[in-house]
Amino acid sequence: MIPVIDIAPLVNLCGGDSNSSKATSAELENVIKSIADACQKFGFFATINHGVDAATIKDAWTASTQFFDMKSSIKQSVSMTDEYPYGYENCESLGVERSTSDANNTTPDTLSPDSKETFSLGPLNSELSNMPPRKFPLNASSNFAPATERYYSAMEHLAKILFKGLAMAQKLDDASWFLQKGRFDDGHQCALRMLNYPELQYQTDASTVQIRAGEHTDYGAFTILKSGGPGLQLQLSKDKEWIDVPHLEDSFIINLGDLMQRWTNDKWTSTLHRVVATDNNADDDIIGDGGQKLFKSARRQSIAFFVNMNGNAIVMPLETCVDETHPSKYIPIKASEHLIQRHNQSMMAKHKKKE
Ligand SMILES: O=C(O)CCC(=O)C(=O)O
Ligand SMILES: [Fe+2]
Repeated sequence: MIPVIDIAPLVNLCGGDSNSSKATSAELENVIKSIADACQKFGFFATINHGVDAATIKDAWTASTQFFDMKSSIKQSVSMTDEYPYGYENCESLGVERSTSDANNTTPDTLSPDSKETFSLGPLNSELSNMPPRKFPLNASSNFAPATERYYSAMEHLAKILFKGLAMAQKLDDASWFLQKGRFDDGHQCALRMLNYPELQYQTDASTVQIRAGEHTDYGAFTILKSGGPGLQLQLSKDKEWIDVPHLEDSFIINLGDLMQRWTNDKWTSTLHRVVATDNNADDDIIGDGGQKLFKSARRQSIAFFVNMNGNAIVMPLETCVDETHPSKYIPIKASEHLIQRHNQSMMAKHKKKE
């Protein structure tokens, strides 16, 4: 079970809520130690008392629900393309991640549409980050752009706080180490992604699970995830078992990405994760002719914030993670180059799966 960390002392240190009392150094030390342990053991932790305003979360959540409920023509008015790597994407129409984890799966495809749709938003300062300017669908509700932009800013702020905690957990001399070396304030390439997994009916036996998002690792430094329900699972390579990530109201799940694994010379890992369908109400399951059950899984939403650095930042293994017994495993790489490499690798893996 991943740890749930109350990060209030870290938030206060970074100038958070002025009404709250200053954390003692012992409290802060405990938080940092918990973060270090979680990063080493799981690459995942949940945060509570993160300082993000509840209304900011609720407004973005509602805006996301309303957006995904709109007609396709509105959703598709700003679509993800090679030139614009944000906007709307209907993953089902791409025909990817349409599978169960069991290679011998006999579930008819028509009963198991492994579908998901997303809307992504890039950084506000497109020139500094060298990314295309933000676009919003013209006919979305009037609160969609402001609510999404406010949520993005809140995540940017939380990312900076977490980076300081991660630097302290790595025992780096300067708490701003990742922010400075990663040139975060010079134009980071963080991406917000709203996700919608429509209600699902599926037929399966006890040995197979219905996948809603295929197993993957995230590419960047780390991800701040607001999840709307159970279904997220992680796999620690050593035992190969899938472990449920608990769903807690008022928390954000933090998971490390591939860039952080590279930065820490594999001391911290970017953990494999996936989303599976959960049976929400066993009472309405229908038993089919062959004795198989027809399950129903409710709609699920989530909002992921992928924390990426400035594209020109050079990432090489930290001095604290390299010594005689742990020689450096990676050559220095530009953060943008790393993202391109990871994107291409995952595209190739998807093509192979389809063949
Ligand atoms: O929807 C979720 O809870 C997780 C999504 C995820 O892992 C991703 O988009 O990278
Ligand atoms: Fe992910």
